[in-house]
Amino acid sequence: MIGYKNRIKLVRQHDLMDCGPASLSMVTYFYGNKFPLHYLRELCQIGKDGVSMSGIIHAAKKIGMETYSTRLNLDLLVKKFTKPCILYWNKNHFLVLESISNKGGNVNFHIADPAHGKVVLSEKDFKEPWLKGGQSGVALFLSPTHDFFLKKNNSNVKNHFKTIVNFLKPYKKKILVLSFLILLGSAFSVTLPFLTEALIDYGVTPKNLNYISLILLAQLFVFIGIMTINILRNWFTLIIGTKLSVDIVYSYLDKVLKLPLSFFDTKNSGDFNQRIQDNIKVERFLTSDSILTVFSALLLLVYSGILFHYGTSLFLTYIGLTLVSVYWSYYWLKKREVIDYKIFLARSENQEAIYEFYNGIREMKLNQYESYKKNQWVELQNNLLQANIKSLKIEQFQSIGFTFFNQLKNILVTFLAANYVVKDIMTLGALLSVSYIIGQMNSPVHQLLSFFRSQQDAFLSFNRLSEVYTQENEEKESDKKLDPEKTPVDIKIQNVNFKYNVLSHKYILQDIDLTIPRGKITAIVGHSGSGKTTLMKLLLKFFPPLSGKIFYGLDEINGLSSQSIRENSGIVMQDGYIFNDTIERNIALKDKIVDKEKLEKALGAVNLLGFVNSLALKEHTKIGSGGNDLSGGQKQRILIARAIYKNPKYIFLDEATSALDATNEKEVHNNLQKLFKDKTVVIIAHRLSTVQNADQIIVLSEGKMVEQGTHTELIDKKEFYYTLVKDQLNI
Ligand SMILES: Nc1ncnc2c1ncn2[C@@H]1O[C@H](COP(=O)(O)OP(=O)(O)OP(=O)(O)O)[C@@H](O)[C@H]1O
Repeated sequence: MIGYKNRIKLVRQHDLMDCGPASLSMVTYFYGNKFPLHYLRELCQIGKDGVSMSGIIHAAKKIGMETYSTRLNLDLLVKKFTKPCILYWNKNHFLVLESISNKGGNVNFHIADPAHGKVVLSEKDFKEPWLKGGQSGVALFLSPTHDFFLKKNNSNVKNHFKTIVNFLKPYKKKILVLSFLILLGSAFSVTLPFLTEALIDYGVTPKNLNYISLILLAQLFVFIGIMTINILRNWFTLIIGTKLSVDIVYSYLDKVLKLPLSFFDTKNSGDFNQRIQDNIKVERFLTSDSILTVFSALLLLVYSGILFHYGTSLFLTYIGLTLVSVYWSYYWLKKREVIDYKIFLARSENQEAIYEFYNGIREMKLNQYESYKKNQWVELQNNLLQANIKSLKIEQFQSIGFTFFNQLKNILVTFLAANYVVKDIMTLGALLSVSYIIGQMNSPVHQLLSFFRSQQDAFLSFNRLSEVYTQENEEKESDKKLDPEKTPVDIKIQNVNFKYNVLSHKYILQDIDLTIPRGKITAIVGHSGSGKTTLMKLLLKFFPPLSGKIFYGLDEINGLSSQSIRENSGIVMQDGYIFNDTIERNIALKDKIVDKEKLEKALGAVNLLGFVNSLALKEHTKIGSGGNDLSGGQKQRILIARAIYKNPKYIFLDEATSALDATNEKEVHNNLQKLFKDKTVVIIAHRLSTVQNADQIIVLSEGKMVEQGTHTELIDKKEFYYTLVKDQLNI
């Protein structure tokens, strides 16, 4: 059996959704069988809103842990606490309570927060986010069973550092030149203290003007040399950095575009943005940060060597006091972590408040909610100010101490060197050389310090990226393409069951069994939330069914290329997107040269030709990102025109004409009926006018197929369909 580690190793969350699996990962480490984040996040069933407590419990059970989740008050938590547990924090986050300490009656809570690191909070600071104004908070206690220790995490995530370093390969030569320049630059810099020494000892002291001129000329050349090298070095760093950044982000975008659509169901745009930033951080780490650090480390080494050459005591004093100042900084930085954490919480509340101002401004004004919200915001600012003041105090302590030790170091080293001069052990030139060196050593020390701090960030970024790179592509090489000769074919759905979250008790689709005949129109109707869109998404291979099968002809959808299904389909989803481009580009999309005849036909079919021709730039008019310059109905018609222009074999329309007025909808549908000829069409709609001409109508209710037939058959039956549309029948 593996022994307990008896401490929590911090596992940082990779994005906003990861706090649950990261917390669980920390607890597994404590018990000595570490399950990494990417493995646990899959078991946790993360949705777009992050992970739920039941998701963490599910994952914990899967890896052989016993769980006990409960609501309890603070006293009980302190009494019950023996081993790390997971807390529900701020009603939107999970973290680990590592230990509780009691010093002279002051209870302190040691938490490991996957978003911010380890912090120690006083009872007051702990209570607020955990209890959130209530009497009790939620805690999940976990303990390992025998199975836990036998389980191996079968995560296939490799360390992708190598992959990223591979990006450097094409720039090998440039990097070599850069390294040479760095070396040369260091060599030039090293000559300066010696030149200073020579200037004083062999020029100024013996009053030798020729020698002084010669040394100063040499210094001038060295400066010019250093300047030239710096210019070249910056050029090379910029070129390598920019090219590398393009390569890395391009490869990332390429990978993202290959991922299954279900991947994006658990990610929001913030995460995507974060990962682009991550790419840039990794690139910076690989280029400018590392290059500057190599340069600094080299200089530091050489300067330390020279200092050692001038006197061991000088060297030891310098190193000793540098270590003291670094330790001082580190101590205060640790102290600042708690305050930084509070600032972070206050800032995120502040951000939420601003966000709500922006989004809810209409409702606020309509319901006279302004002054309440304004006061709430002022209170938040006060909290932020208090935290900022505390942070500033600590920062000042840190910087005063650091500067003090630094100056003390300079004074002491100069004193020792001056002492050597007085005792004739050292020349005056050497003294000046020493003060030059200690002046020059400050910035490399800073660079090294900041490098070690940024390195942690870069590795976190890097792990986040690895997670994307290790995801399987949506398209497999073995996937079969739909045969254009035999397309369209019947689509058969056999006993399909589906739920988005396997932990949920409720099925979104249950025992669906039906055939969508080729060349015919199938309408899917049902109350809102009955699973219509989900069924369409399954047909388009957004998600695999949980059980049951879907066939295109004789081919099961699992073995079919999703790309080829979508290539052969004209699809209008409820949340179809309009690109920030011209009308024609939004309709023709991937066609480089727009087929004007097809474009006109598509615009005509959706009743937009008149509108487009009335615009000054006609089809070349830009329609703004998200179609902001269009009405809801116009946007929908552009999306339908896009599907028509494609002239596909299959057409899938999900509430595609819901925003159109009755007249327009009727006309568009009449036009579509002609275009639907010989195509396999699936339409989801609420309006009777849209579905009554369908060859078959499928009625869904709470995920089950409850009726199937034509409009007349179903009306005659007077059951589900009839109830659904009777208000529109005027009977
Ligand atoms: N990405 C998702 N993750 C989790 N649950 C989802 C997701 N998308 C939809 N659901 C849930 O699945 C159920 C069916 O949704 P679906 O969109 O398929 O219904 P619908 O019949 O198309 O509704 P509407 O007519 O309102 O568009 C709903 O309860 C919804 O909350």
